[in-house]
Amino acid sequence: MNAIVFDHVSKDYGNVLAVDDVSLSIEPGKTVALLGPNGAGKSTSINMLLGLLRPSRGTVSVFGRTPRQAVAAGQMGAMLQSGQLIPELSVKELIDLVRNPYPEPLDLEEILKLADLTDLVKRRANKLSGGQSQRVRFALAIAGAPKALLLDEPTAAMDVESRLRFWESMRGYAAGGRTVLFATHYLEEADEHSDRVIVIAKGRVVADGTAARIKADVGGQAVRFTLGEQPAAGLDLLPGVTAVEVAAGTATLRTSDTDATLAGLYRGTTLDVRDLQLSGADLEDAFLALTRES
Ligand SMILES: Nc1ncnc2c1ncn2[C@@H]1O[C@H](COP(=O)(O)OP(=O)(O)OP(=O)(O)O)[C@@H](O)[C@H]1O
Repeated sequence: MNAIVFDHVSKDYGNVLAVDDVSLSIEPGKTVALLGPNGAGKSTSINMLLGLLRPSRGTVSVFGRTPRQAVAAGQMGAMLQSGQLIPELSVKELIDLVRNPYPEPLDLEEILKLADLTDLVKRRANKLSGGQSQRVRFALAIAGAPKALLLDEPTAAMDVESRLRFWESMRGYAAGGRTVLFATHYLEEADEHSDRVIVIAKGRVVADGTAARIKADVGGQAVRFTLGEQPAAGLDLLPGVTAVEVAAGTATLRTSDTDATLAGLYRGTTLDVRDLQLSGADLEDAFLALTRES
């Protein structure tokens, strides 16, 4: 059985279509990045998965149940963008408060170890740094030993060191065969920390696969040269070319077949091609191409 299923799910807020007919399924044990620019529909999707929002159309299920049933059964934990810690409580008190109602919570020691909080058990929440607070929020999300963990931009506002520690914690938790879905607009995070990347833009899935696959499919290679005042018309018709951008007198051709594109450029046009550069597209290129096209 799949851990998470979206079946033709849409969500509108008045006349804003935040999620537009999304269908996808996620197998248990996978770590999946939900990657998209601001306003893509990531938080809305996560909130529907938690049963905090109802889809306008379609159905969301978690381990074959409704999200609310899955949450009630302790199968899901979440770290959302908002949510204050109770300032007067210590780290241990906070974790106990969340952990105790669960029938089979994680051991306190294990939570502290996974969230890298062992040295901070007695520290009050109002004395924690931003990165430490995020680690406590992570500890609270895993306290009930959920089979699926949802993280909405978990490393927002963390410095580089905190991010590294955070992702180590996440991997530690995922290693137990758990399913993790995290929303991010950091491409490197999606690339480095997930088995699968689902790119969404304007509420629709625009790519779905491993980061390597997405780079290969969308990015291809880029051929760049100085075009100057010469006309760009027809560049998009060259063999292999998937997209053309012209900015400040420089033409960038995205291509799935560099050899064919170069042959076409030199033999099939009369352009004076200068400063030619070839580059492999990176995930950033792929992401920009995908989200722009949508
Ligand atoms: N309560 C709401 N009322 C009206 N529109 C909303 C509401 N919540 C979200 N939206 C809109 O729905 C769209 C999707 O928003 P959502 O927060 O899901 O995106 P996101 O991908 O999580 O963005 P970000 O990366 O900025 O957090 C946006 O256009 C947003 O303005």
